[in-house]
This record gives sequence, C-alpha cells and structure tokens, in this order.
Amino acid sequence: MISTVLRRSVLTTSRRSQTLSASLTSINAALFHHLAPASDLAANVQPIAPLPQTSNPFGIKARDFHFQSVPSEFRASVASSAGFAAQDYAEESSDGGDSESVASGSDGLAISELGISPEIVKALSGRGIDKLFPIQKAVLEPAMQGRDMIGRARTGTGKTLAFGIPVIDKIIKFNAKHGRGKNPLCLVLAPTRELARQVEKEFRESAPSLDTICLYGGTPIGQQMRELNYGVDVAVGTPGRIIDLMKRGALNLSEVQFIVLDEADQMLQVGFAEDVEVILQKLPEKRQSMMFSATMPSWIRSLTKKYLNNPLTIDLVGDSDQKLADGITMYSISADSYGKASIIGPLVEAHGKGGKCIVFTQTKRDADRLSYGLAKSFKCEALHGDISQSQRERTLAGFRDGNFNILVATDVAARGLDVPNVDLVIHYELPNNTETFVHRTGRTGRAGKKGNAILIHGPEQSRAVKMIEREVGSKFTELPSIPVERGSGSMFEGIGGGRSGGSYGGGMRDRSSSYGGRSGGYGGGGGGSGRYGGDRSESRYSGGSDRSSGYGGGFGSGGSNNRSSGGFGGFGSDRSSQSGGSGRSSFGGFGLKDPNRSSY
Ligand SMILES: Nc1ncnc2c1ncn2[C@@H]1O[C@H](COP(=O)(O)OP(=O)(O)OP(=O)(O)O)[C@@H](O)[C@H]1O
Repeated sequence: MISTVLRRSVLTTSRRSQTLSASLTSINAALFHHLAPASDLAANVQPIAPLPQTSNPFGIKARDFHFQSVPSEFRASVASSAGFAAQDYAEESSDGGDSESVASGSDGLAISELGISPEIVKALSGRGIDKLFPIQKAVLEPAMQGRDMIGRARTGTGKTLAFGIPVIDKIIKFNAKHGRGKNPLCLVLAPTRELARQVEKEFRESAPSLDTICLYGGTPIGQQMRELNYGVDVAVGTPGRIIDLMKRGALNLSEVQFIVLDEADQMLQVGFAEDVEVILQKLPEKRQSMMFSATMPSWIRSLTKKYLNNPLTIDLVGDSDQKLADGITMYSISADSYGKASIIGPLVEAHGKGGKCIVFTQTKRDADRLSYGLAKSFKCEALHGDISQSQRERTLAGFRDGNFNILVATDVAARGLDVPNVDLVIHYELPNNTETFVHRTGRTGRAGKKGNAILIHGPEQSRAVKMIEREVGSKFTELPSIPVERGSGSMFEGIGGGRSGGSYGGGMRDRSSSYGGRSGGYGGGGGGSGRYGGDRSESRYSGGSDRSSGYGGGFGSGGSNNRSSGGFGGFGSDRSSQSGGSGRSSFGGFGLKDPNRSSY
C-alpha cells in the first residue's frame, strides 16, 4: 500500500507539470484510412456522425488538482467533470492529424502508429500485442469520438481491449491535462468475479500508470474501501459489491465518464438486471456508455433505449452463419451415459495435444465427480460455484500456470474467461442452448489460435446435434465411438453415487437432456425426488415429445447437496455469494426456473 501511495505521489506531481502532447491526433484519420477498405468491418459499422467541435460541450469546468501529502484523500475530486475526456479527444483531433504517418498494412492496424499514449503502446507490445484485432479497429474511432455503442464479436477476438484501449488512452490524457482525481473515471461492470478480475488485469497491464481496482464479493470489503479512499482511475466489478460500496459511501460514481457493460446479456441471466439499472441511474448523465453483449434480449434493448445515447451498433457477428471463431474444429462423439466418463481420458490424450483442456459439465456435482475420477490418472481440478472464492482463484491461477491441465467446470467458466492455450474443450453433455455452446467452445481458439471442441452426445440426440450445427454454422466431424467395458476396472467406478452400481450409469431417468433425446443424465440413484427434474421449458433443443428439463431431470439424486450454493451458486457474482440458501440465484435464470437450483 505504501508503495502505491508513493508511486501515486510521484506520478501525480510529475503529471501536474506535464503539458499534453498533441500526439493523439492521427487516430481518427488513421482508422478511417484503414477501415475504409476493410469491407468485412465497414459493412457492419454504421456511419458515424462527426462530433460537434464546441469548446466545452458539457458546460462544466475542469477539475482542479488538490494534492495532499497524506495517503487518505490522496486524490482530489470535483464532481461533475464527466465528459471532458471525450471532449479532449474531439478538440485535439480537430488540431489536424497526420494521416500520412499511419501504417498501411492491411492485416491489422499497427498500434504504435495510432497516436495512442506511448505507455499503452509499450505495455501492449510487451505482451506481444502490436496490431489491432478487427473488433478493436472497428470500435476505436467511434469510442475515441465519445460515441455510445453496442458491440458484438466472436469469442476470444479481443473485445476487452476494444473498449479498454480507448478508455485508458482517454484517461491517461485526461489526467495529464486536468490532474488526477480520487473517484473513478471509468466503471466496468462484469457479471462474474472471475471476469471482473480478468478485465481489471487487462486494464492494469495495458496502462501501468493508472490505478485500477477490482470490486467483487467474497473478499474483505475493508481493503477495497481503503483502496478506493486512496483514489482510483478505473473500477471494475460485479454489481452487487459495487452497490454495497456505494451504500457505504466508499464508492463515488459522480465522476464516471465511461461506463462499460461487459457480457451484458449475462447480467440478466445471473439476476443482476435490477442492480445494473440502479448503478446506471447513479451515473452522471454526461458520460460515454459502451455495452458488449452476445445477444439482445428485450431487457438489453430497453436498457439501450433508456441509458445509451444514440448508440452505434458494431456487430462483427451479425447474421453470418459462422458463430465460432475461426480456427476451432468441432467434433462430436456418441457415448451412452454409462460410458461417457470413461472416454474423457482417451479423448484428452487423442485431441488435447498435451495442452490444457476444459471439460464442461451441467452440474457442480458432476464436475466434482468427474474431476475426482479423472484425477486418478490426470492432473485435474474442479471449478464451480460451491467452491470458495479463494479456492476458485487458486484453481484458475493453477490452470493458467499449467500446474494441472484438465479443468472440469460448470458453465461458470463458460463465458469470458481467457486462459491462453486451451487446446481442447469437451462438452460432457449437450449444453442448454446454442449460446452456451458457443461460449463454452470459445474458451479455445482464442486470439487467432487453433483449438478443438468435442461434443459428447447420447445415441438418441442426433437431432439436437444437427440443430447446434445449423445454429453455429459449423459442422461436427463425428468421431468413432470408443468402446467402454462395463463393470470392473473403470477408474470411475464407485463415484456414480447411485444404487445401481454403474459408475455414471444405471438407474437414470430418461427424459432429462436439455437437448431432448432420451439419454438422460448419469444420476445413479434414479428416482429420488427428482430435484433436478422440474424445469421442462427453457431448452430450445427439446426435441420430440421429451420433457427435457433445462438442466436435466435425470439426476434424480434426491439429495440436497446440489442446492447448497443457493443465492449465488454462481461463479462469482456478488450478492450473498457465500451465504447460500436464501438469496436470489445469480445464474438461476439460465434454463432453470427455480433459482435455487443453479447448476453453476
Ligand atoms: N490485438 C491483439 N493482438 C494479440 N492478442 C490480443 C489482441 N487483443 C486481445 N488479445 C488477446 O486475445 C485474448 C482474447 O481477448 P478477450 O478476452 O478480450 O476476448 P473476448 O472477445 O472478450 O472473448 P470472450 O467473448 O470469450 O469474452 C486475450 O488473451 C487478449 O490479451
């Protein structure tokens, strides 16, 4: 903490004496120059109206800087300075940029030649990021102009930096010109803790001089309050903890100039809709709002109408058939519920190239069981919402660092998580809908890399498999089935928990799959009270006459352990995540009618 304060002190003092260089003027011209021939992008980007070049369109005065030598109140704040960063850009770009100095390569825009802060260029270059990805190209200019926008692009294509680069560039330049304040200028909302941490890390690593903070539950609030008191430039967090900090008076959003909603549609699914609106209502009116959302349910549309100002839509997916990133190869394999646990090992060995692999299960219980079985032969860990926050962080860090190479996870890990070099994703069961399939699969083949995805399906689920093919616009290559010996010797023997004796097998009820078919889960035990059997409506793949519950009616465990996460069974959302039981389920809305039945 002391070193942070000292660093901030030095930075602040030097920044006060800095004059803003006029070096950012070429971005507009550069992007225009490069976007024009990029028909794939230009076709999807609406024309951008020029910003009015008034001297101060927001009619508010620049904040003064008040330096104090004591740590608390380190930053001074003057409320209502929103809008200046956008204005700075508009003013400076009108000084006339040097469009000739722009790189002319067509395979990406050289970041060093865009006129963005050298600090960012250097930091990105140190991470091997030298050229903009398409979504970043498409977003940069309108974002620099201060436009509100809604963005959409395939998984792993760099959406975080698409909004991150313009925002941090504007903040760095704004601070240099106006001095540093105490309250955040940018707020990023994310639906899960892990995603929030990842986004905050991306900001931090791209602009080391900025102070960033990640605000999420499951961690001591006192430390976050102290850090906020020292002053921050960028706050990233989950809505629950952000509201908590606002209520305690520790988080002041009155100077926010940039609000970003990442994975906005998932906010709805995890039960954050109301909280998001509460936060949006607390923000200054003069601000820039950006929203990234894979889908546009009616809540998002109404949010857009209510809180965004004439937003530009940048959609690099559009109606294109192909919903997955290039470089992902899809395989499918048939296995009955008895045998599928046993084929994971051979699949990993044949298709995982010795690299990292994520196996997605529908329930926490399955994640535990499968990982327990696999751990007898592989380095493997489970990740789901019943695991404590600190353990989840250790698990993810261990996976990132390569301490183990198979992660068995529920859909908590489906969205947004960026773990480099995941070579293989295995869908242990058909996911609830295509959207989930796309996000799960998107944990591989990121940042232009190649990856494989294998979908395990029951012998009677071929219709559902075809439907996924149609909706994601890619074909599966069906792998030959792997013979599994029933009976003794399976490493999964005895973890089925059922009374049928089968590892993951016998005794299951049928009508369970979310994608229909009669394959059922592997819920040994069969009957029970059918805790997971209730929901029969949400799945879009419930072929035929099957009742097809969202998360499978067939688990039939009759036990209560799967309900334990309660409230936020979900990965990382904030509200009452540790409390279990009574809270609203953060992930309940996703194919589950009973929020307490979250499978995350
Ligand atoms: N211009 C770039 N050049 C090289 N790598 C990049 C570039 N931009 C982003 N990356 C890297 O690509 C990876 C994926 O980026 P990111 O997580 O932002 O993708 P995303 O589109 O948000 O994915 P998802 O939809 O799954 O959340 C990250 O590791 C990021 O550091």
